[in-house]
Amino acid sequence: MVYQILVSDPLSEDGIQPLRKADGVEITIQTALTPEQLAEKIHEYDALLVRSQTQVTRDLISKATNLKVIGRAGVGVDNIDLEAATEFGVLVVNAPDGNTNSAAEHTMAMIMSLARNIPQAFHALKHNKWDRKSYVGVELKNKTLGVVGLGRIGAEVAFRAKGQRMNVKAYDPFLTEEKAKKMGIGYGTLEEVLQSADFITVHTPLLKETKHLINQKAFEQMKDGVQIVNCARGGIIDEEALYQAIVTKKVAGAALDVFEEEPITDHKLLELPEVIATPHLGASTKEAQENVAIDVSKDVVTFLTGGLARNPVNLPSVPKEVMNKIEPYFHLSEKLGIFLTNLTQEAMEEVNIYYAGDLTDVEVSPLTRNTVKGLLKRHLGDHVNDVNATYLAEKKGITINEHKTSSSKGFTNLLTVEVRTNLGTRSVAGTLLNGLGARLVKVDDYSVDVIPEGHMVFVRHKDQPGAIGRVGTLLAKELVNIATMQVGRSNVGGDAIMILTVDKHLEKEGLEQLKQLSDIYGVTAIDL
Ligand SMILES: NC(=O)c1ccc[n+]([C@@H]2O[C@H](COP(=O)([O-])OP(=O)(O)OC[C@H]3O[C@@H](n4cnc5c(N)ncnc54)[C@H](O)[C@@H]3O)[C@@H](O)[C@H]2O)c1
Ligand SMILES: O=C(O)CC[C@@H](O)C(=O)O
Repeated sequence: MVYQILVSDPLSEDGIQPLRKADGVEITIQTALTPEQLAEKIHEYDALLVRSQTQVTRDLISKATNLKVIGRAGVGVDNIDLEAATEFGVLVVNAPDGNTNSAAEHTMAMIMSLARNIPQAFHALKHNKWDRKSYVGVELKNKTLGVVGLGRIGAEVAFRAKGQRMNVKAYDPFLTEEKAKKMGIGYGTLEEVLQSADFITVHTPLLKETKHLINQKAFEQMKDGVQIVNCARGGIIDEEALYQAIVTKKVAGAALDVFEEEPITDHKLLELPEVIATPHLGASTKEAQENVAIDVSKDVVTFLTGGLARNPVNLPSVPKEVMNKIEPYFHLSEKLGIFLTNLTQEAMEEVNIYYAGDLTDVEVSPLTRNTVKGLLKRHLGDHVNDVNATYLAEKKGITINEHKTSSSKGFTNLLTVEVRTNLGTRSVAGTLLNGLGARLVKVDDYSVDVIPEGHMVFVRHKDQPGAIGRVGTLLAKELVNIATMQVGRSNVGGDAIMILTVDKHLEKEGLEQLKQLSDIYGVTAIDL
């Protein structure tokens, strides 16, 4: 059998050597196909290799009847419809490490260019203007760099900025004060980082949670004259809000490598003299392109020839016999993870997963990975899967413990997930009721009975007459229909919780208003 591999974006020739050398594969390189041409011939291929240009849509995947694996030579997989790939049984692999260094170096180049107006001054000189007055810059030394997202690239940028004698202050949902101390950097909430920084650089993935993370409200929190850098993904910064912040002189300059829509040449931000930009060049070095192409080529060949991929993005790899026994619990375990991560605002330090009842007789490690996936997805996005979840958690310094226990509290099976942070422990428990499906049966010390599904609102409140009514009235005003409601309390007049399932997602404004009601201690919207 000869596997057919299509390379549809420009990849480093040295990098694709593992493909050229492999037995039983044939490569076609066609980097100028229109989407229509690609859709027409995709059924001929077993593997597709892309960078960020090719849009691997649901429509394309549905036509790819022979496709087994998609290789993304780079980190971000936002040009690939992961859900469709999973649905059609196509493995997606990426190369998460190969371009970290280049992206960090590009970010530093952007910060320095911004500080010293290098692109603007060069442009003037090219147009025969010897202008020294207009391009007085600022030093980086002793300035504060705010790093939003301290993953692979953010951490490398922080390290380099320290070399420039900058003070670095970072925010990342997985960053603890202890870890920041070890790295020799400051630690703060997003608001604290935004308030204290002279330069702000974002390094998060683009997720539902990070879309427009830097918006008008965020700009208002920043120092006057702040400078902004985005070498991560367009859309993390709200471009319209950035434009207004520059025009009103709140922001003194911005360096952008990425845009909400790409490719783009005609953009009002590009007309502002305070904005410098590059056309998504963060990973465009000889070294990075070679690294990512090698990594992804090796993974594609390994997978096509029956091996296990090193960097799978979407598919679980669980032996069939094990899968048959535990499959019914998969839905429950991931939902418990998602529910709990929404209750946990601080960095997780330890996760304990307790299996009781029938669950003590089965191999539960796939369920542990699936629960951890639920816990991490909110902040790490769709590249967390059942294969890499525990590995990613460990890399974030989170200890995962799996326990089998005899204490099933009267249920035939019970799965309890407990997260420890520096503020204490939060936990949820769920069970699979025979014939009735999954149930959430405990949140912290409160017993409940809720189907873990759909949109929810979790409220912590004081057990007082009227508290429930006020919540109901406000949701009605927001046109959010309540489907079910569960109340739990510690003692009469003491602390209590409400779990409401609602017909649509509760938007930020509604959430804020709920928080203002009397006797309400906290409100979280959870989408399962
Ligand atoms: N410009 C380029 O060419 C280029 C090259 C490589 C990577 N990238 C992009 O850079 C970004 C970072 O890549 P990476 O390899 O460092 O990823 P990573 O997964 O290692 O790090 C991302 C970090 O963001 C954090 N995060 C998630 N939500 C957050 C939030 N709301 N606030 C603060 N932090 C949050 C995560 O906890 C994680 O630590 C990605 O968007 C990637 O696609 C761009
Ligand atoms: O392919 C590229 O050059 C962009 C890659 C980069 O954005 C990534 O997410 O890895």
